[in-house]
Amino acid sequence: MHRLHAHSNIAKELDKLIDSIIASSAASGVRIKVEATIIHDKPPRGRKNIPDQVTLDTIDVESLRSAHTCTGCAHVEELTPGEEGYQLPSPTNSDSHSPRVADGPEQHGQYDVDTGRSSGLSEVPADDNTNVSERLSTRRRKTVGGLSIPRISTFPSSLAGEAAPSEPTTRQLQTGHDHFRKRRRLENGPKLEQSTVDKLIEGIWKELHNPNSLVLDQKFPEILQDLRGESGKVDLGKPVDTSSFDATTTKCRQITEGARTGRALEVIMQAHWVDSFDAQLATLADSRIYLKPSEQKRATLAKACELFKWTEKELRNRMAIWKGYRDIKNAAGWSALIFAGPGIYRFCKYRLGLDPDALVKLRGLKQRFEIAADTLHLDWRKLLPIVGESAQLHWRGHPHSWVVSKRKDPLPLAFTYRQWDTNFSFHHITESEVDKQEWGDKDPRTLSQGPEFVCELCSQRQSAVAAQNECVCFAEIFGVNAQKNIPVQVFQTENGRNNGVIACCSFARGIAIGEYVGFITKGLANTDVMQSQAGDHEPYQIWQGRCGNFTRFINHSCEPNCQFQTFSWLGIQRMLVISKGVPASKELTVDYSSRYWEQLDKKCLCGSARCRYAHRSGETQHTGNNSIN
Ligand SMILES: C[S@@+](CC[C@H](N)C(=O)[O-])C[C@H]1O[C@@H](n2cnc3c(N)ncnc32)[C@H](O)[C@@H]1O
Repeated sequence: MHRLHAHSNIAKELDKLIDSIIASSAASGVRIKVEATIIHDKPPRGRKNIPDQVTLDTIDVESLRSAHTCTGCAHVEELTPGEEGYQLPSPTNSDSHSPRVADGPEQHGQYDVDTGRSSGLSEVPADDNTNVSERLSTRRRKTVGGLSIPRISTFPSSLAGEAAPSEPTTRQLQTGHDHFRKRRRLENGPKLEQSTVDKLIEGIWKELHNPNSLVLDQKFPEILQDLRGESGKVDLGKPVDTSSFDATTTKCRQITEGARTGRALEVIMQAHWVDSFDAQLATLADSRIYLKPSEQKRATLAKACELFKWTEKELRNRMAIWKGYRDIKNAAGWSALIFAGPGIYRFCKYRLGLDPDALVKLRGLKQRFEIAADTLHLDWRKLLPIVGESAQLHWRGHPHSWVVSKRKDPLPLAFTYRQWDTNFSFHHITESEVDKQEWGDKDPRTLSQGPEFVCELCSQRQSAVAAQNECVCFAEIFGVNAQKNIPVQVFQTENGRNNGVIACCSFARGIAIGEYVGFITKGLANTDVMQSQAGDHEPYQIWQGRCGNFTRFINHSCEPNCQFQTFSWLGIQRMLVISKGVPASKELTVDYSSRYWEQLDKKCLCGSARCRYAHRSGETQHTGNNSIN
């Protein structure tokens, strides 16, 4: 589909150019040379036969003057490779082979969970009322020497009748580029600079969502045993064998993981020591009342210097940093310290932005950090007994079984639906499940049976085996380097939309945030489903009422910061949520499409100044009817 759109866009631009030349009466003797330049993001591999620049054709505008008015000669058959006029496949967008969304300004219609306000309102909304088939049906023109546009034969029949939906209704979320207006890139637009505390917070979220950030089964004792040798003493004459690359890599990993956990222990211990120092001063104040506070402090410092074997200056310098750790711990909890990573040292050394506002911000994140830590790192609290805290987990289950909010304690997910469905349950899955009753053993998303799979975007080979996979499109969610834990949380909105999804970290434009997974079925009505179709196969629905992932909770905005897009991975069509540029702490939103809203008698509460459905008289409350009962 991407190729077809690229072709049709080029043809449209070319047509416009030809029209304007003819209209200006300048056609005489004017010819248009059509060239393509291949731009490589990376040094090209295995494309020796493809030149960097190709002249596609030369169009004699004069000869088009008469053809222009002749509608009867508008159709030619699709050309095959080798035939005259056949063109090289187009890349998916003008400057890259990577699967990026349409260019344009960033940060539209974003709901800030901290302020509870929507922001960023400068673009006209996508014209979803335009009949999709009209927009896609770029007819192939018989132009003398012009570009040939492949006929769009795989146009989904479910979309073709979009203008007149049949009963019973299904609120269908729509996918693909076609529903989103192409946007211009903001070359010199304002850039959002994160404050230092925001950088610290983003670092904590990243480490919390990194499955390897805390490894307690360290191999330190064995490594030390290696160094000690058999005699139990350091054996200087017998170096450890480092000749094997694999063994060295494993040892390096073990030491790196161990050191990371050691650093986490170091930071919590140092924060705890500051508390202990203050407690000691308080004890002295009670027991040695004859000493002035400054003398009590000096005595305590002297005692500490003796035990640490440091000078007072060294100790005071370190204490200044450790106090920062303690303040962060008091505001955001132990998990913030354990998952802060190395940035926390610099942050506290220079006291970068740890002002009252920053502390308020950190305080608001304490429970959210702990939910992520408890549900993603079952071992993390095992570090806490060293500072006198319990190792018991507090928040159990899936990270998205908890709904966070600004003003209240986190709530169990089911609790937030109790007013509509007292038996609400949700099964968190990572892969879609096919409804066997409807589809038998067939997966309606299948585009290719394999065994070889070629990416539709980059034309490189896709494979589940890392060494054989050449496709890096959306590598953040497909393939061996896929991110396991996506840094998002389900949160309670404050304006009647019930739950939504908040980005803990920023998501760059074009990044896949997640796959829209659910129950692959068909024939559902009067409920929310994602309607799609693989090639010209039978359409299918993805239903997330009782099972799915966080994408189930993404709300609609008329100026969304994400969009749906299909992508084929290993021959199966997937539905992705792609970022249009989402800053940390903003709500993720998509445009559900006009068709969806036409089926729903309800006000849109997206808060955008360009909202298409804000002025309806329909119900404003969340109905919770996005499930089958
Ligand atoms: C896929 S769910 C999204 C998650 C939902 N808010 C929840 O708590 O389950 C879609 C439903 O959310 C609500 N919703 C989403 N976006 C909305 C918006 N912009 N205005 C009003 N309601 C919205 C509607 O009730 C809609 O049927």
